Amino acid sequence: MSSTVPRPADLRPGKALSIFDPVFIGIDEFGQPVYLPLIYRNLLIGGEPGAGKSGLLNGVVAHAACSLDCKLVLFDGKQVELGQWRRCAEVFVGPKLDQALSVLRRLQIMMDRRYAYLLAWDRRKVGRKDAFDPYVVAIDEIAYFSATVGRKQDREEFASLLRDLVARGRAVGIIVVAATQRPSSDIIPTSLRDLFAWRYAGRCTNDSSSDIVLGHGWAQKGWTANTISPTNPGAGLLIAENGSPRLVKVAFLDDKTCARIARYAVDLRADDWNVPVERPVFAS
Ligand SMILES: Nc1ncnc2c1ncn2[C@@H]1O[C@H](COP(=O)(O)OP(=O)(O)OP(=O)(O)O)[C@@H](O)[C@H]1O
Repeated sequence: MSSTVPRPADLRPGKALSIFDPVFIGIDEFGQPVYLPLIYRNLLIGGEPGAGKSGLLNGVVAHAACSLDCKLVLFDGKQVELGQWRRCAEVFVGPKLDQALSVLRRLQIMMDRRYAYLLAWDRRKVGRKDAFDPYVVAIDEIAYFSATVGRKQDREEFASLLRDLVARGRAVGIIVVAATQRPSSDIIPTSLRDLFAWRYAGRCTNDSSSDIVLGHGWAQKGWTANTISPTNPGAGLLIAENGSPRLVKVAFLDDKTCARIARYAVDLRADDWNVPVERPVFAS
């Protein structure tokens, strides 16, 4: 049932977050909070099924959903991993490669126009006070769109549009957060991996999968997500470009908590309190 009744002030949600602020993702091995500055950066999340990738993805999307200075675009072939956030998103792409391609093409056009704007004003990147908002583009299971469904040429187009967005989107406020349970070189070629400033490897089945996410040679130096216990989901190695891996335990948002945060974010984003939202009617 929906409500068109203006909310009493004390029932209105509190403050929003900002995508320009670092995102809390969990704790390190000393128990210290770990924050990721995501603006002007991208995040790659890899690991075997059940490693806890969705936990990290949901945490980042939750922050973005509660950030009124940012828009959300969600790709989820399974639909249920990011589905709870669909009401906060500009676009929610389910298991449809043609829709995924059309959304990526539109993002590419927007990116080009933003660059034209920056050039016209002799600027290098967008800032907090720009009229156009940053976008968080979250993809759960890159491989679904780039290697599993549809025609080969469409999958290739998906991979090439994604690469372009990851390569050029940063300065114009397009942040790509992409997860895969298939950290192999066909899904994450080195040329794509190296464009992600942040990379997180949850438990991997072998050293080479871990290296595909973190970067070549880390397993040999003793940093491999293969050593993470299968009974410790949410633990993984996080690396920033030019940095060293760091063990992190990701904060876990269960389904109920995600649903509550998503409802809160929908309320935050409803700029007109008379706009119907899917909430129970308040007693007047
Ligand atoms: N940070 C965490 N702390 C505690 N438990 C966790 C954490 N992350 C995940 N889990 C547990 O592990 C389960 C699997 O996690 P999750 O669905 O995030 O894995 P995944 O890597 O996304 O799997 P898939 O690739 O199959 O989607 C969760 O349902 C939860 O029970």
